[in-house]
Amino acid sequence: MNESARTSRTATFEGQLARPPFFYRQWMLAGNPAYFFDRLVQDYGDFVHYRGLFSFYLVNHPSLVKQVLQETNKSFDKNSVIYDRFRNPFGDGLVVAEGDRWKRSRRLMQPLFGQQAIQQYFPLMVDSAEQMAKRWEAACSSGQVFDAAQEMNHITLQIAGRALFHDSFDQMSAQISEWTHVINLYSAKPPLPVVRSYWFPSRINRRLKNTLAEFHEFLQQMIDARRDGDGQSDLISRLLATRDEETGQPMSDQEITEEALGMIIGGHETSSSALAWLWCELDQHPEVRDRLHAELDEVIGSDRLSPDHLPQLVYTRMVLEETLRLHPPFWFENRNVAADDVELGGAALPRGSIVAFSRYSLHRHSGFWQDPERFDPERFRPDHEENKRSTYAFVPFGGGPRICIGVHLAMMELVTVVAILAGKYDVRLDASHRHEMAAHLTMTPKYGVRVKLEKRR
Ligand code: HEM
Repeated sequence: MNESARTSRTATFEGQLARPPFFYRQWMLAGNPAYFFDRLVQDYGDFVHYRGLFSFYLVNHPSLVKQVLQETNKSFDKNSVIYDRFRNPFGDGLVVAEGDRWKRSRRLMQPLFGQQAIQQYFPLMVDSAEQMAKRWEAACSSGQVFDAAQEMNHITLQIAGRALFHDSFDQMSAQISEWTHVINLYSAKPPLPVVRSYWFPSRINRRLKNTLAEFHEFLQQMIDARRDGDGQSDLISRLLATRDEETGQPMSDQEITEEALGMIIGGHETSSSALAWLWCELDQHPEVRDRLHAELDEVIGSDRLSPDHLPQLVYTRMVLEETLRLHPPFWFENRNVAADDVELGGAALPRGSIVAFSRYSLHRHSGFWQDPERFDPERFRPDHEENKRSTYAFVPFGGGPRICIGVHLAMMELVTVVAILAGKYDVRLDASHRHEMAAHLTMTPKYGVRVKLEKRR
């Protein structure tokens, strides 16, 4: 590692705010926005004031990202035009909530996502992954080519759905899958003026309104059934049972509905995209794949995956972290400047402006990652030099007070699914696979992940 890269790791931002010409490469935004933001930081550095159809301050230095994330709820908030759009499907749920509502929801929900509390979801994760492994047997023996991205979407929706709605998910899975699809479609569209306003009678607005009416009705039925003591134990029943330690109040039905919607959307597309990329990377890096397989064989062998295995799957976790570095599912972040003249990187940002960063670019910053384009899980070995870098150089789950509430749940899910599927199968890209990335709400392989299977054990 060269000395300048080492120094810049711990450094605070010392550059200056750059101002590209108005509308600089605006056209790129209509193509792949992650490449557009990457181009901006390549051309103008780690702090850019972009002025075009949308104007924003782009930050790409860990110390600036750290300040924005840590000062969220103070100097920065989520009252941006981009987050406003998410308020249509998610109401005032945790993902978009502000002020007292956010504080209360986070306080009430945090205990449900602690390391201990999430253990109860492990059996359903194992069950879903084993079901998938069994289903894959036919494709394996016939040599059938299929889309692993679609399969990952299926399994992560099933896991989130079963965690939230227990058995009721299985009866309603096709419907829930359609509802989540529409909400994702809506959320992925950029917030253009007028045509994207919620009152505008566009097709997607109508579809979203119908979907939300049906989804809310389903959620109300779930809440009523759990309240009537139907004996099902799931996230809905746990949300119903929570009491605010400050006021003793339970959550209202509307709060539970909004949180359930946020969790099913926030919790499945993200994990599904990480898993889809993982299969691509494993195919491209046989030495990593072999080591992963060796670890799974050594730690689990022919046993059934148990919670005791998880902490031993160190390399599996490193491979997942490296996947989340190069392919961060929620690749884009933004905040509204919530106070007058907030100081950031030596500039005074006016109230109401937008600060954004792209995890795609941050996670590939050459000052913080050596040979950043290379897929190398070794970076995440606990004693590795790169682990001394700023932790805000790697933020797939965010940071500060609004860090992802599902981070432990998500990591347990990812490790479990990989351990079971890669334990049984060698998942190989088919020649028809096309390597391209799409960056909408999440970052996904544009044409899916076309794979064939070989049996391992
Ligand atoms: C690989 C999987 C996941 C990734 C990459 C991911 C990523 C993120 C990120 C980056 C944020 C922070 C956004 C910000 O700074 O504003 C976030 C917040 C959140 N995530 Fe996740 N997430 C994942 C899985 C999950 C799961 C499984 C759940 C389900 C419980 C979940 C629920 C949430 C919620 C409710 C928030 C809002 C937290 C708050 O504002 O207080 N996520 N997630």
